[in-house]
Amino acid sequence: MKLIIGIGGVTNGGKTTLTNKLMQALPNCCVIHQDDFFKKPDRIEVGEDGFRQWDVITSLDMEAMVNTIKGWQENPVKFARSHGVSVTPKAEEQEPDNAIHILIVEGFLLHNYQHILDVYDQRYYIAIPKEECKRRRSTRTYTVPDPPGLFEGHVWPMYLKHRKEMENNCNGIEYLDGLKSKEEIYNQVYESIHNNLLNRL
Ligand SMILES: Nc1ncnc2c1ncn2[C@@H]1O[C@H](COP(=O)(O)OP(=O)(O)O)[C@@H](O)[C@H]1O
Ligand SMILES: O=C(O)c1ccc[n+]([C@@H]2O[C@H](COP(=O)([O-])O)[C@@H](O)[C@H]2O)c1
Repeated sequence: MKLIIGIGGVTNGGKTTLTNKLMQALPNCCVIHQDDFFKKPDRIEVGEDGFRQWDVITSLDMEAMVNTIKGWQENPVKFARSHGVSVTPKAEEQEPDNAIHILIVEGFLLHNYQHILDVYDQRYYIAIPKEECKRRRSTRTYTVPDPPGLFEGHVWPMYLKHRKEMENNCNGIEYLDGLKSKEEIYNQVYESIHNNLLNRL
């Protein structure tokens, strides 16, 4: 059985933290990070506001991300091996449909890409308020560091726009309060994945 879990959410909401904890607990679990598909800085458009437009779907090579998901769907054991993920001996021996294989896809614009909304068996979205988001982001350094004013001028307005779009276009999302402790969020999601797996077995 193959299960694909989509963890979307605001920048610095806690997607990676949650994903890492789930990966340690779930069997045969691979991950795809949307951040790994950012285009090179010289291919990111500069807006009228003077900022490089990082926080839009066109800044990402979504075709490559979809192909990576397809690679996992075609052969999760091979995908796991080539990504350094250990697979249980039982899953190695059996056909992929007779063992549990899980893929977590995480990213800030996951539920805004219409072409693959159906690919996810379960969808989550983590949100935190603006001030906490700004505080957490100020402690973080990306491969391309934020220029002054990017958060107020680009990141947060784009978040509000995309969130509205997502709420209008995407159903079946379980919303997570990113202000809860890391442990509480993890427990909530682990339990919900566990229940989903039980229902499918
Ligand atoms: N539930 C939480 N409570 C407090 N801080 C958190 C929580 N989850 C994550 N963080 C912190 O917030 C920052 C961003 O977390 P991260 O998981 O990298 O976010 P994202 O992947 O959504 O950008 C990190 O410093 C992380 O330790
Ligand atoms: O990872 C990169 O190369 C990168 C380069 C420039 C910007 N980013 C920022 O990465 C943010 C999304 O990632 P995350 O982990 O904060 O959800 C988004 O808000 C972008 O502004 C990321």
